[in-house]
Amino acid sequence: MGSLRFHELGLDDRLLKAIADLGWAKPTLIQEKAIPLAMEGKDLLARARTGSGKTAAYAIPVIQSLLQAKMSVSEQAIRVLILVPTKELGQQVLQMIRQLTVYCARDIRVADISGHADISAQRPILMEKPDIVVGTPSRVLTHMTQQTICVRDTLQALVIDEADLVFSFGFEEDLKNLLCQLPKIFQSFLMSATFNEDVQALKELVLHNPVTLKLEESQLPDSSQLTQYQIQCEEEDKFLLLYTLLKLSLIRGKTIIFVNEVEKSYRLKLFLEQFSIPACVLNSELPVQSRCHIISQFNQGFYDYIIASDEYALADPSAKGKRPEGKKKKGGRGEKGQDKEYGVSRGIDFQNVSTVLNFDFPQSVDSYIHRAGRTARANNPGVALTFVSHPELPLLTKVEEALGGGGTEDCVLRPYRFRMEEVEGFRYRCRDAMRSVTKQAIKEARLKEIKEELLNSEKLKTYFEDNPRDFQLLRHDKPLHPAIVKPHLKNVPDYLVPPTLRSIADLRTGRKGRRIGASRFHGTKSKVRRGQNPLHSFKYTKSKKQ
Ligand SMILES: Nc1ncnc2c1ncn2[C@@H]1O[C@H](COP(=O)(O)OP(=O)(O)OP(=O)(O)O)[C@@H](O)[C@H]1O
Repeated sequence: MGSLRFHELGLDDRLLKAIADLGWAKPTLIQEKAIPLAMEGKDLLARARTGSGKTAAYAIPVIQSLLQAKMSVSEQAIRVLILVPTKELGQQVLQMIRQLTVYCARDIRVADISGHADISAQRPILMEKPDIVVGTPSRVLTHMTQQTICVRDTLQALVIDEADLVFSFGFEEDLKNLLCQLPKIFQSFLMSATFNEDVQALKELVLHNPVTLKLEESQLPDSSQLTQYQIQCEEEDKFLLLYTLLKLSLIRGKTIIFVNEVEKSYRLKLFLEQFSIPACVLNSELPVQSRCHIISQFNQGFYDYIIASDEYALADPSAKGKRPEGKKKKGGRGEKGQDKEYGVSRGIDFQNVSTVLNFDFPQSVDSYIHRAGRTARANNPGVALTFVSHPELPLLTKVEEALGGGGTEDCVLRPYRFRMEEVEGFRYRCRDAMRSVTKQAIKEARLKEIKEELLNSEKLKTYFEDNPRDFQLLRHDKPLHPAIVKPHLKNVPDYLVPPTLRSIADLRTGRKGRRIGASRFHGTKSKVRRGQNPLHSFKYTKSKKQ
């Protein structure tokens, strides 16, 4: 956190009131540094770690300068463009700006054009000339080509959020073409959690004599806020571990389970649903309305578990070309119907996530950082727990080196050990459950889910706007293969619970009944405080296996 207070930054009262409503006591460090410089009209290149409040660091000065401009010009025009790499992020930026402009909504209008499939449906929105337009570069460019966006005489500011990503994946050409449509003078902001060649290239393309804010802080929050663990195990053991951690409540609160492939997300969902553990999948095949609805419901506390796949390993330079760009079909969909403008490990503000669990090891250091950054956001605590199979060990070494650890004494990702042999009793039921998750079952579940979500997303577009009560009832974590759900596996028999875990597990049994009733199905927020997290209080014991 910074040392200044918001009211010391010379902001409009309406903005200050909105910030107070958000409950923000002070600017974060990046906000404290960026807002005054931006208000002086400087171009900014800002790097600050994930979850440090970069969105408001540009949104607040942008809104402030619009409010000032509006005092002297009354003509409505698009004055700010915010470019984002994914549709999810577009929605989120829109929401943040709406929250910040809640007391000046009549003066400042904002529209997000990244999420809607239908370009023609956006024309009327753009005809209104919202002051701020949020969109992906390709969508903004399409509108520029069709002259539904023309900012040559009006643009005051250009923001590129998650700048490295905007430049790296197929947006480069779009961006260059887009820049040709802009006036000579405007203020620019490049925001990124990571600095790489792409950000450098973008800096040269967009910024004029910028101030570079590269906060001298680690890329992730320190260990007092974010605790990082790893468990080394065989691939098959990952399922057993996941079962144990969830069923015995060694993990509590909202959890994002990351995998590397869409197929795996369904494998895990089907595995868990046999034990009556409901979870939502989140992947690039789902329609954007469903994706945004899942994230929003998760943030409201409807679900405890999301299984997310970040199959494009977005921030990995070596993954360039893996995205199905160039092969895209109408509507920006890739070869297998995957959305090129999808992203969950980058920029999305999943709120109050207590644990990020890397079931598959992320494919790059940046990817690790961005996944881990979905927890311990703002000032909240969090845990990142990573399963590491033998072939994934070299990646672990890379992450350790990049995050400044080294050697076993001093590792950043502390080993989370327990006696694997103690949970052997669960192996049989896990194997049994894994056997039911055949390739065919996964294929069917995947198809079923997409069909259902396409229907949902049609409804999400119109029906639910008129029927908000039904909107709340729409859930995305229903079993996909009820035939394989095994009711007798719902409970864990006492004799199978390892003695060393019994006290924690007992705790879980008592609380969980209440929690299922209260939290999961009635949508209350489940937030776990540090002291209550068994991952922290759990004592290491020497594992024979490791
Ligand atoms: N001054 C503040 N005080 C408290 N919370 C804040 C403050 N500013 C922002 N936040 C909250 O911090 C969270 C993270 O903010 P934001 O999404 O802007 O982070 P970010 O730096 O853009 O992260 P990422 O790099 O992952 O996109 C949000 O929930 C936001 O509401």
